[in-house]
Amino acid sequence: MILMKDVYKTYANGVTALNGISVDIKQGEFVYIVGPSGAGKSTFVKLMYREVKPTQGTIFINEIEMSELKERKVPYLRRDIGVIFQDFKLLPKLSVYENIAFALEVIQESPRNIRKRVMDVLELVGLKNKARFIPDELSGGEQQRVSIARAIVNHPKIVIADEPTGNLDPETSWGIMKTFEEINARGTTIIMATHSKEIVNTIKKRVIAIEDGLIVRDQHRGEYGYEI
Ligand SMILES: Nc1ncnc2c1ncn2[C@@H]1O[C@H](COP(=O)(O)OP(=O)(O)OP(=O)(O)O)[C@@H](O)[C@H]1O
Repeated sequence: MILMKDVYKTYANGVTALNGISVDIKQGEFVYIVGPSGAGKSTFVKLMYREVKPTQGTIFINEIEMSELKERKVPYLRRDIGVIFQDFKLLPKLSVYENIAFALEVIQESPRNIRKRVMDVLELVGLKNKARFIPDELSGGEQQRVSIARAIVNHPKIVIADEPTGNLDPETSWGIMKTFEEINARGTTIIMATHSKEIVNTIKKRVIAIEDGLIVRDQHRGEYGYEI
């Protein structure tokens, strides 16, 4: 599913973010990525959706070797991967419904299918009654639920979330985690970079810890392992 072998990433400014990472993540796993600020967590997850390219090493996503993936085929890769950001990245002028439908319109789904799938996913995240609202009219937690809905409406095989609860209060964060567990229970792989000790130590999953661009720990049902 996600296979990396001896992956290095040095940015154009000379900063080496990853120093030889190898990892194997299977379909259906739920994995937390933890580690100090600047350790390389975001770089690690960005490699998975080809936001950044490795300087060296091989990466397979869904059996496709990334270096062999032509630029014009990247949108096909992205269809299999839903991405959720800390700052939501919703389109401010579009309604909740339109923000989610947008992801389907670009892949030319029929209007009838789009309507059904958007309403189904809004039901899952508990926002059916806010379909006509624009992002500014929603709380932070609601906006994050919209961004989750947008990420999963295509039924991606992998969901990548980079600090999805970073801007949310604890109660809302638990709600977001419940949604992730539901998506994971349907077989979707979840990769979540987080600084939340409480979440990692409560909802036990595989934990990959990154420090100075290296994987220093990889545990089944692991602990957060840092004092914050
Ligand atoms: N686009 C970029 N250009 C240059 N350097 C970068 C870029 N993105 C990240 N870096 C550097 O790479 C290193 C790893 O950054 P990364 O964002 O992957 O860390 P992180 O573990 O996600 O940190 P945080 O927990 O603070 O989000 C840092 O030293 C950072 O300054």
